[in-house]
Amino acid sequence: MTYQTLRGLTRCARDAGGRLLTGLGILILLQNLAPAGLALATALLIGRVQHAVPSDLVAATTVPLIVFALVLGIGHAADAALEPLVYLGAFRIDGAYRARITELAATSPTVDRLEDPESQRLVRAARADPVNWTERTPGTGVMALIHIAAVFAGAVASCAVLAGFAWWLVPLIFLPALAQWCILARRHQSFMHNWRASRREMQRGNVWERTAADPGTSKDIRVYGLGDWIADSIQTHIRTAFEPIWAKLTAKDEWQVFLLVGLPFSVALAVVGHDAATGRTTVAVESAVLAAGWSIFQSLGWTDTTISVTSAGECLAAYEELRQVLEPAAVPAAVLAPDAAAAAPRELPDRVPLIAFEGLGFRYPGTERTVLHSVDLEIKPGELLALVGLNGAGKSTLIKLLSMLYTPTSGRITADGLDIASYGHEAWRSRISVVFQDFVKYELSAAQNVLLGRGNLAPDFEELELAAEEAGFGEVLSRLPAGWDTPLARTRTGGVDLSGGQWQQVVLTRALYALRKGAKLLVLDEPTAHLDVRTEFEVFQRLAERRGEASIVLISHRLSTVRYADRIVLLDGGRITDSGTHEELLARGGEYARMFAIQAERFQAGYDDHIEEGELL
Ligand SMILES: Nc1ncnc2c1ncn2[C@@H]1O[C@H](COP(=O)(O)OP(=O)(O)OP(=O)(O)O)[C@@H](O)[C@H]1O
Repeated sequence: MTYQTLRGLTRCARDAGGRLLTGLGILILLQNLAPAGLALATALLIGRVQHAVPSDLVAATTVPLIVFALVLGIGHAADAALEPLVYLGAFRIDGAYRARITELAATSPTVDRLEDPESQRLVRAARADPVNWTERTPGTGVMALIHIAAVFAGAVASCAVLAGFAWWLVPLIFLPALAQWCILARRHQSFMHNWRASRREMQRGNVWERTAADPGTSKDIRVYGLGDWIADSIQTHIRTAFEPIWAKLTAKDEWQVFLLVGLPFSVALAVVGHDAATGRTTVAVESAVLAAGWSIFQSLGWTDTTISVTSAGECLAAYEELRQVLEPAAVPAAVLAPDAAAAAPRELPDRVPLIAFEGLGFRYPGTERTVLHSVDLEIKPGELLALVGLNGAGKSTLIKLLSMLYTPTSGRITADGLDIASYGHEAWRSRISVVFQDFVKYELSAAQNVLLGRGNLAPDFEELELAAEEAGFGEVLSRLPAGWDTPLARTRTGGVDLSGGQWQQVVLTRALYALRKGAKLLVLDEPTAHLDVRTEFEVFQRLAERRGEASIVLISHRLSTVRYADRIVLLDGGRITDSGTHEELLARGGEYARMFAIQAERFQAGYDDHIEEGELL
């Protein structure tokens, strides 16, 4: 239990709320003071029984009995009230903690750090989502910490009872009990460590267990006679996993603890028993001393609270590391915008900007390969620019850099002459609308899926309808059972599953809605790959009508669709190898002309969706 863990858990504890924490503290304290109280109540009762004359027994024992019942009742009542409060406290703390993790992961300005394997490991370690018994959440850790504090307070109260008889009983009982607690805590830590080290073997065994019981694999297992081999594999993995754990469990350890508890308690028993037998003390005092002594051993005995504190501490340590990696403040301004360091964010003019890639070079973090090589390109205000190229040419990477999801390795992207980083991530992104190739299908209603395109603004249902019409989504919409309110996931009540093409129409609507609500740059990465050729063509035509209000960057593999772009840029191996209008590129007879000829041949041979040739080619 380190200082960092204690500090982290104390901070988390605030999320439970002051009143709940106070209530919890009082109840756990009462629960742990009950043994000392019972020891005293027992002594009082025995004392009265010993000295009372038989005819007076009831009157003499009434008060001690009431005291005894009260202490017992308070202990039980505290027990009963604690369970829901502990649950509530842990729930509040974990809820607030998970919200912090989500915010951290979702708001880090760029994605490169989040994609890093080390960050992903930290996210897994910090997310407070236990997958086995060794993992605990901060909420459980805080509750365990309160419990430990109360246990020691209870032990101190019992020590006071012991000291009432003889001061030397306190070190005689308390110190071995404390040693026992430390030994057990250390043993738990090492057990937890061994368990975690064996986890990979256990997981392998689990994979085979699932394979054996899976109807999907049952045919193979029977046809190839794999049953015995799978059973042997499971046994081997489980044995390999558990042998190091069993090897550490020795009888010697148990004897150590037994002697640590048994010897001092026997000495105390002998001394107090002898004094009671020789009349130097009473049986009442003897029973109080023994009950208090035993309660100390019991309360400092087996408990997994130390595991909870340590494991929650690991979780918080991972969160702290993650925070230092992902928090915006952790990313030096000079890295985000070399020429904008130390400058306040600039005001972004409300017009369609001239965007320029200036000697833009990029290598994904943690990789050696350069994906973009000194790319120079301008996107004029209101231009419809098409980016084409083979798979892996770097088209999507260019878009990710334009969206400020990564920081260029060299060069920069400017808007009206200024590095886009100098406007700040939020301001820049509020002016662009991007449809990524691997867009997200949110399990929300159709309307919410579109309105997310400008989630920071109040919903504008008029523009929503117009955007849907423009994206060709109107027909699909009219067939949705609850129209705009239909959830786009069958898992939700009344929800539906859309086809790949229909989903593309949803995200296109989202992008066009953003455009209507003030975006000045529309970026579409393969937005129509799942649409049939005719629908794609129609969407493209409508987009083309919008040029002027915003600049549009379109990535598509279908060259017949992009031929009407103002300019087509060919990217090959991270370099711009050609650019011009469709006619210019065809006239040059280069790579573009060759690609176009191949696609035209496919149309003519009828391999692709059928459409009147003259319309597209
Ligand atoms: N997150 C990533 N980490 C490392 N390398 C990546 C990552 N994303 C893409 N790459 C690599 O960068 C190169 C360019 O990829 P990119 O997605 O930009 O190509 P593209 O032209 O859009 O291809 P496609 O037409 O298939 O979509 C590829 O070699 C790819 O493997």
